[in-house]
Amino acid sequence: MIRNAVINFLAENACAGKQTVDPDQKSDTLSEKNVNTARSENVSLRALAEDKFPCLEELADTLELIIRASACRETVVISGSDESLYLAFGRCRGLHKDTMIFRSLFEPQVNSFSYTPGVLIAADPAKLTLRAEIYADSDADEIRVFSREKLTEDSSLKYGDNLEPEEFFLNGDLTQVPGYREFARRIGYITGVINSSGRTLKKAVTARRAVFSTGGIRRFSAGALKNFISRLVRERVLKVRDESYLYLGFADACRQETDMSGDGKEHSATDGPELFVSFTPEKLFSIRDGRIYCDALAGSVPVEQGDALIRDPKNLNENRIVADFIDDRLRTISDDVQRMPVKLKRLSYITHLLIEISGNIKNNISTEEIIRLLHPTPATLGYPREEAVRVLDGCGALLTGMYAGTAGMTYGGCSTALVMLRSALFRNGEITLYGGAGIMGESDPLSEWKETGLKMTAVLKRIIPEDDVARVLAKINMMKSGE
Ligand SMILES: C=C(O[C@H]1C=CC=C(C(=O)O)[C@@H]1O)C(=O)O
Repeated sequence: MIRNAVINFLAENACAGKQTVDPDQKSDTLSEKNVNTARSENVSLRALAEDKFPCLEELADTLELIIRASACRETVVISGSDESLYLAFGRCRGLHKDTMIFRSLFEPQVNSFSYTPGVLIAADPAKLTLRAEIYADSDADEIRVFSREKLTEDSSLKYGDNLEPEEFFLNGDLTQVPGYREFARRIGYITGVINSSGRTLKKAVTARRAVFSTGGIRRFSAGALKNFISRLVRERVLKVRDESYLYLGFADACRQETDMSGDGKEHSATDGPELFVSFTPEKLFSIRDGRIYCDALAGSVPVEQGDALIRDPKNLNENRIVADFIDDRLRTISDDVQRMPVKLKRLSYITHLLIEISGNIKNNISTEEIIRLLHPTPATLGYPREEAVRVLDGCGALLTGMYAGTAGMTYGGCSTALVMLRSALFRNGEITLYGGAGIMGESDPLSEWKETGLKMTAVLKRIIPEDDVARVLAKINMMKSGE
């Protein structure tokens, strides 16, 4: 029943409201005029739900079908840790008031770009409501794929040449970038600067990558990546609650303008489609009812040492730097900032320190301005920002790309912006895992290597079957022999 309701709804709405915007418009920013052409409607599926679980199953099936059948160039999925799931199909565009993706990493100057969906679906498994918005823009053709036939035709689900992620981890080669020796040198350089008198640097965040490759001969197919996305979405819907947020950004081969990897190379059609996925525990902020809620998440230990973290001076200090930064910045837009006491955030694979900070928002401040104000925090760049950039750049540790950038959506007066940690990039015949860590004056290279390995392992566990994880774990956590 849900499937039919969704398919009918999409089929009806996908044909509506097209081509009302000048296709020659070159502006990076969608004007109010464009935004006003959007149609939106709500469909309540609650009435259809006799029993919650069969209903979720059907919702999961339907979303899976839609993702697979969609011929859109880009698909984005964002899920809150407890309540919401957003799916967007369309293509990258200028800033839009309802839907945004911002990228920037380790750059004080925030580069942002946004996402204009052909169809935005916000499916709230708890409330079982589904909302679709159709934006009439010059790419509206892409949403025609949501025809009844396409969504019901089984043949649209068949793909050849699937390259499953598991193959990479089991049969592929692993390259660690950098290897342990270079990683340790960078950390020595950073701690040297922090500990030298007369320098203002308190903290800098560095990261490493584990790149799995099958020799680059085969590329991912759009079908394989869509299968993978739909599996994750299905698991997400059925689980309802999760300790992490989920972000999935898929781009088909024809997109040229973005660089999800941060290697400075634009994505080209010959690279094939690409997918960036993040299972992040950190939100930059969420906004509800005119109030902003931020997480100062920093300071980490393995789960078994979790209790001691709350008394550990190095980690408390690391977390305080992030909280003070957010607190200061929020005071410029809020006159009632409230800061909670530090507490433990226990995840299944790691324990962090967390300080929650909230405040009302003065009028007339856009979500983009708030992102520019807060991102990147010292949890993903360092403090002070400019000096962190200089020092990271000075030792070759400055990374750019989607990892540790921010992505989010604003929707119906609420916004959520996530920090793209615990992430993986599927691109050009390779899967790259990212793991980062905040470096303080007392940081030790070996424990930072292990911490970043732990974070990458957590991503791995989300994307391949449990049985395979152990076989590749040893590779990722390899120390000096991993070079
Ligand atoms: C930079 C990352 O984590 C940040 C968030 C939480 C704890 C962190 C830490 O303890 O170093 C990092 O600041 C990452 O996961 O790649």
